[in-house]
Amino acid sequence: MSKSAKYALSDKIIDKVSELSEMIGNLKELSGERIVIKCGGELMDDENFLESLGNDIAILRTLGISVVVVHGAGSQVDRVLAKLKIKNDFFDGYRITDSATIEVVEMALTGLINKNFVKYLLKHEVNCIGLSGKDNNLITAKKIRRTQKDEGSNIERIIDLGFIGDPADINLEFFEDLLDNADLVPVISPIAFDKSFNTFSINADVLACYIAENIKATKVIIMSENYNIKSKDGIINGHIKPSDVNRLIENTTDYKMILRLKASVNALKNGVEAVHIISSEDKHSLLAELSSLNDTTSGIVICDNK
Ligand SMILES: Nc1ncnc2c1ncn2[C@@H]1O[C@H](COP(=O)(O)OP(=O)(O)O)[C@@H](O)[C@H]1O
Ligand SMILES: CC(=O)N[C@@H](CCC(=O)OP(=O)(O)O)C(=O)O
Repeated sequence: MSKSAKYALSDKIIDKVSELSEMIGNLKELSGERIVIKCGGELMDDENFLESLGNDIAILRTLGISVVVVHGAGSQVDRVLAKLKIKNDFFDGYRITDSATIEVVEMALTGLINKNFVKYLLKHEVNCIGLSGKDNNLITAKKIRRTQKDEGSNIERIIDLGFIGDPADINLEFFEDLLDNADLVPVISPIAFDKSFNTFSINADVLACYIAENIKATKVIIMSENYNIKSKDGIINGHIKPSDVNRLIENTTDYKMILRLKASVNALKNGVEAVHIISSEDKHSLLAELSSLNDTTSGIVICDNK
């Protein structure tokens, strides 16, 4: 029987449907798994990005993939501090955060950015909850201690970063409840109390990796405009083995990338299968990355088995 021109599907449609079917098949390999998505602060002002991400997360949820989001707010904090004429410096990729600065950081992260992110998930009918590490002791922070040796001297100086912490504890029971019983997408602002109820800010990449290790996530996806390693040997991207990361760290001066890489290697050591540091520029970049089964990447994939 020949194809009737009136009713047969065009080759273009058939090709599209075949591709869609293959992509859904690939994504379904993650069904029942958990992934942690970290979005940098710079993306939090970009409505097109948030719409596209909301849509992509909704699709992942319909395929039975559990999602946790951790977001930053670096550029929003920069803006508010500039408006308030509060000066601040960076050290080793961290913002030196005094008591006036931590108030701005918490307001931007937990007040503004967190709830705006929730809006874009709700618009795409994703059941979600916006929290900071403070809520129900989701995360407990511990002050970071840094020292520095001056050139030609063996004396170590203590560098006080202020209210900057590392994650030290997690309320895993509550996390499991949110994911498995309430079936929600937790959207987490990287602010937490320490044991004495002082407020601390945690680097969002570090927190995303810490959460992933603890909830036994398969992947961490770090979405950023900074998704290449600018090293002495040029610009590096593609697949990288964890054993090659130390050399790359030595060859770059981008402190935020160094923090990102160190946190990623740690996550892999603790059971996460792959960390993807990907471009946020193209529409649906999250789905594109996840549906290609680690074969192609818009940025960097750190994993052992490639
Ligand atoms: N020297 C520095 N060290 C660490 N962070 C910095 C430094 N200079 C600027 N920043 C912060 O880093 C942000 C950009 O970091 P980047 O890795 O590109 O993005 P993101 O973490 O948002 O994905 C800026 O908005 C600023 O808040
Ligand atoms: C501790 C620390 O670095 N806090 C960041 C905010 C959280 C974060 O990591 O935001 P980005 O991902 O947007 O950089 C800051 O003060 O800028």
